[in-house]
Amino acid sequence: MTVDQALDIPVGAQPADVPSASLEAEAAVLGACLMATPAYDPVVDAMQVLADDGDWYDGGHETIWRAIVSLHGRSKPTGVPMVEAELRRGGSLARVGGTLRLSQLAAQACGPAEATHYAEVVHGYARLRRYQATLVRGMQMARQADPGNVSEAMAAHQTELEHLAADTSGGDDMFGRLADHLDDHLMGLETTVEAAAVTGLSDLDMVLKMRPGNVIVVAGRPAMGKSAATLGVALANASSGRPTLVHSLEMGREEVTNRILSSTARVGLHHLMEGGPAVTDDDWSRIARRLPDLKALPLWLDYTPRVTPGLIRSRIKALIRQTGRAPLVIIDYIQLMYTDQRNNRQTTYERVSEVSREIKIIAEETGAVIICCAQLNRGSEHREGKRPQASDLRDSGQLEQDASGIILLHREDAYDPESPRAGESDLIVGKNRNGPTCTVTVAHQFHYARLRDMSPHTDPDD
Ligand SMILES: Nc1ncnc2c1ncn2[C@@H]1O[C@H](COP(=O)(O)OP(=O)(O)OP(=O)(O)O)[C@@H](O)[C@H]1O
Repeated sequence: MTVDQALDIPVGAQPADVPSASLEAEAAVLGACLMATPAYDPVVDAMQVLADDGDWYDGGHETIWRAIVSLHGRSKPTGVPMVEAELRRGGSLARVGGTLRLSQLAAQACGPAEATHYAEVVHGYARLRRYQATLVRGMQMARQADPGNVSEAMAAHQTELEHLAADTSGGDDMFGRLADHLDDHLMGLETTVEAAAVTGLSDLDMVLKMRPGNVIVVAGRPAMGKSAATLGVALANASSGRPTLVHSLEMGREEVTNRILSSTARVGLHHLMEGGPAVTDDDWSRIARRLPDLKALPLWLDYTPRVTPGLIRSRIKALIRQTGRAPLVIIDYIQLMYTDQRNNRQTTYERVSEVSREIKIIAEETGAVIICCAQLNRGSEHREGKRPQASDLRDSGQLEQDASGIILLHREDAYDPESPRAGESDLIVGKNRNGPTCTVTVAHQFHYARLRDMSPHTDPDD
């Protein structure tokens, strides 16, 4: 059985009539690079398409390509004599077939205008082989999957497929001259940019303009109000008609639903948690008044206990298919997430860092805004005034780096119930890529599981 050198998968496992490489196309591209002239340089064209390592089926071709790229990077010519000398220096000339092989490749060169086309053929086959390898791995995962958690195996496989599908090499519009996009950009400036998500807290919405692809971290010491704050954001955002998804890793369905009812209908949370006669007639009629609006909300809740980036990606994609819009996603809280690949040897720091990087990639890929709750370490408690800072983020400095915005929750009455500022919560905007850093003060009403603007509300029922 032969083995694909780039991917280490058994080629013999594929039907014989399905080619998994074109050695002719590989030779045509390399040959063109070996015949480059000062007037036409196919190396640049080929490099646009073949940015990935491992696109070459033939290992010798890969080695020759690396020598060409290395010479090109040093502004040296890439003709046969130079490439031969480069390979000899690296001790790999004999392994690729010697000078004779380089001359044969030069003789197979495609025309100058065809280098991009043949490079695309080489890259296309490489993608096809990666796709085949992913399916083989998917089958292995399916065989070993835990029947109690098939969704997890599916999400991991789906993540691999989506990484593969999001091919960023080649002639897409990720690369280009400033002038190519300037006119479109200026036309775009004539339209007011609508925030991708809203918090419902008016002063905060003024400073924190959430854009598609942003990751916002809402952090605080335990019981500061992270869940109350972010569930409030979810309700406000969904009430504005924007699809919203909450991953609640800490609270179950009952508690989250009670908090939603309490906060929207202004019914004491302790009444709902107790149930039975504790829920008064007045509570029931308040809930009944809010019910039609609540039922109409584009709000999805996920209580899956083992949440991974792969699961979040697949939920976002499903909501985009269903609603046509990238949702706001809330994760309560990030330190409880797992990575897609089970790795028991990973430290908490490594796990949270990896999850943070993945979340940022998912937000950018899908255009979703992702708000992550995060726990802070005890750093602030040794500080005068006990005010938290972004550097208190527990378990990962990566979170601080990846976030476009960081909101730190602080309230004086958590430390001093007699404080003159009892009932107030400070939302310290400690990092803000799209606006200023500042502190927004709101009122907390934890008996209704919510935060509110300090200014009076016009709705008498509110
Ligand atoms: N029924 C209730 N009545 C009044 N206050 C409550 C009630 N239930 C919870 N609280 C308070 O609400 C505050 C905020 O709780 P919340 O769960 O939003 O905080 P958190 O920062 O997410 O906490 P954690 O990090 O522990 O999950 C806490 O101080 C909690 O004691």
